[in-house]
Amino acid sequence: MTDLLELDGVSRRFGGLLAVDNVSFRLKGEGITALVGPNGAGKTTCFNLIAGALPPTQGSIRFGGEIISGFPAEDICRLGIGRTFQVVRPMRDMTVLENVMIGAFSWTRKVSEARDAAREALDMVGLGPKAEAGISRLTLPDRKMLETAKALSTRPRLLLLDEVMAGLRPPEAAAVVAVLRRLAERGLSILLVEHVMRIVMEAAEHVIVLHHGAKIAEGTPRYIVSHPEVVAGYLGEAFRA
Ligand SMILES: Nc1ncnc2c1ncn2[C@@H]1O[C@H](COP(=O)(O)OP(=O)(O)OP(=O)(O)O)[C@@H](O)[C@H]1O
Repeated sequence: MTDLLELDGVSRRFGGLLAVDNVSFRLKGEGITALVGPNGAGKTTCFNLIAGALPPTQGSIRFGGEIISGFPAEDICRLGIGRTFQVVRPMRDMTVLENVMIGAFSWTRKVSEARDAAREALDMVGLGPKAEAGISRLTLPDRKMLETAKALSTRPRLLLLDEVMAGLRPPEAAAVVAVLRRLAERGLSILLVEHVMRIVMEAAEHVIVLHHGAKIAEGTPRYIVSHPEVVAGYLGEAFRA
């Protein structure tokens, strides 16, 4: 079967800095994969390359077997890759529902369709009861789920989540993990950037480790933590925090 996502020798240079260095990996059609590594390892840049915010300097990215590297971000979104951003920036003068409708306008011009899709996305992340609320009434976990709902309303087959659990307390993070597991069970493939190994162990079936832009290890969470040289030598405290 064709892999959903395939990176083949992907690099991205910023001047003299090789932020992503010859990275190759594949994602299947469903399940949760974690992309981990210390600050500056190239995780967000990898997301930007997959989502089309940046073109790779070298290498190819395929989605559903078709080359997408170099495509504009809107086209990649329309093909089925949704993403969240590390910095949460909702439109403050719009309701929760209206914020999520923005994502749906990537595939429809009909307000009624966008509204239905936004409601569905909000229900999936447990924010349905707050659909009509203003943004200022949302807690931090709510805001994280709002970003996830915005990405879901674009109707992705692959969802890229950049640190959606950062800053959350353990029970709040556990609730987010439960939401993500439900989404994966519905057939979504999720690639998430996450720093806390405890969350990675709970959430992901597969882990990809980046260090200085390069992939240094890949496997089940159990495999990754059972290799102390990976955890201690490359990831250090940032990974264990
Ligand atoms: N637009 C850019 N221009 C120049 N350098 C950049 C740019 N974006 C990222 N970098 C650099 O590329 C490297 C990788 O950054 P990136 O944000 O991808 O790492 P990260 O693993 O997501 O880190 P963090 O965990 O801190 O978010 C860093 O050294 C960063 O300073």
